[in-house]
Amino acid sequence: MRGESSGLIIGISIGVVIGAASAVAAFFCIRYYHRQRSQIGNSSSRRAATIPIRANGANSCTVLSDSSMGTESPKSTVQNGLSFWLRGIKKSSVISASGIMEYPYKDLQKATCNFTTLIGQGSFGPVYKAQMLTGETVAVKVLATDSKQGEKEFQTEVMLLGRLHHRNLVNLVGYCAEKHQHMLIYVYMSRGSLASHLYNQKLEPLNWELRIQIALDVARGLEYLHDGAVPPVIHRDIKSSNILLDQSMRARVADFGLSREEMVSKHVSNIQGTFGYLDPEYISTRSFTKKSDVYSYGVLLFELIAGRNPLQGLMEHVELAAMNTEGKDGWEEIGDPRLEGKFDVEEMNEVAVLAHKCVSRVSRRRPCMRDIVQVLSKILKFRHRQSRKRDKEDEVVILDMPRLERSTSPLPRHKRAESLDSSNADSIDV
Ligand SMILES: Nc1ncnc2c1ncn2[C@@H]1O[C@H](COP(=O)(O)OP(=O)(O)OP(=O)(O)O)[C@@H](O)[C@H]1O
Repeated sequence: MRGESSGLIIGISIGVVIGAASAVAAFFCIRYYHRQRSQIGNSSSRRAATIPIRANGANSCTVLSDSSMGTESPKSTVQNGLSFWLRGIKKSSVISASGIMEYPYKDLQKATCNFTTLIGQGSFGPVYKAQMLTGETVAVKVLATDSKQGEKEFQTEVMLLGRLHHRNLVNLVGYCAEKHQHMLIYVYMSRGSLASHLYNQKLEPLNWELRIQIALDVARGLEYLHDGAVPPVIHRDIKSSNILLDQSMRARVADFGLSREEMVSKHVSNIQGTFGYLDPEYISTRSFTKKSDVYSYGVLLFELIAGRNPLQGLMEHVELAAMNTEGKDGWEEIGDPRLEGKFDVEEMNEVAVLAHKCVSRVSRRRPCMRDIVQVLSKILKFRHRQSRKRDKEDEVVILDMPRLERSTSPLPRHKRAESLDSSNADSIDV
């Protein structure tokens, strides 16, 4: 009997121990499972965190030198961009390590109607308009197949480009590397290039204010590349055909950060860039600096002022004018005839003086993009302040109008009497 009861006690004890051990094991199993799940869930955000879309620790879209913001907030630019692309992800599309979407060749083939929707042809190859399944429109740049760039270099380039996001850059949103083809997919800029607006007589001429706004947009894009991107990016080919305009005529810099083989003349070896925009110091020293971009930007500013192409003697024209103006007043004589004299002479002189500094032969004397942004945003702010003041003055005149119109007002007689009475409140009986 004794033996029986001690056996029972031992049995119960073993049962309790096994039960407790299983409960503890089950608890840890459940915890482990939940942890794993949450880690899987977080992996996409961790991947997002590794996407180097940052600039000096700040959001990459941070406006660097002044606080004037457009309607598009920097944060929303990235987030909207990302969510827009995530919405468009087909099962077959892949987000690469850089956070840039990799598209299958056949999707792009379909979106470009078998590569028949040509927008233009650049030195890198043809550019097509593509209608994605999401309904969004993008531009697909097919890089020339004879490019010496290998697969690894292309991936590196995509990764580098994927880091650069700014509202004044034509941002890269995807790529394709299939069938020995390399393609880059960009935000579509519906109003085309600045060059077309300056030189295509079929398009309406750009007014003066729009030209300053475009100059500022471009300056901000370049300022980001020079001072915001880590590591900094030198564009190397700033020109009016590389400035693209969106639906609301805001400008963005295109073609940045692409590795370039020889792009200019067959006669000058190893020179990259476009004649007419090339920094003379770069030609003599063969070393390209941020200030070489500033030189090209100065030429672009003169293009906006004069509406003349650098390949059609723009800088000769500028040099002649510089002799007369002694670098100060009188620049209006080179003003674009398509402006029909509708510009503020003082503003044009300010912009031209700035442009003249940018094209200084000695790179040290050229301003940096940050200073340029500040000068232009000051001009634009002053302009807006003036036009608000004018609007207010106009409002006052309009408010005064009823008094002038009283005798001719179509109001019924008794109403007019009422309003006249109320103006003389002392005489009203309460
Ligand atoms: N994102 C885009 N949206 C709309 N049009 C574009 C876009 N990217 C390029 N284009 C158009 O495609 C054409 C070719 O552009 P691309 O940048 O390849 O060459 P380019 O700048 O004209 O010349 P280059 O390559 O010699 O600098 C241009 O007319 C340009 O306006």
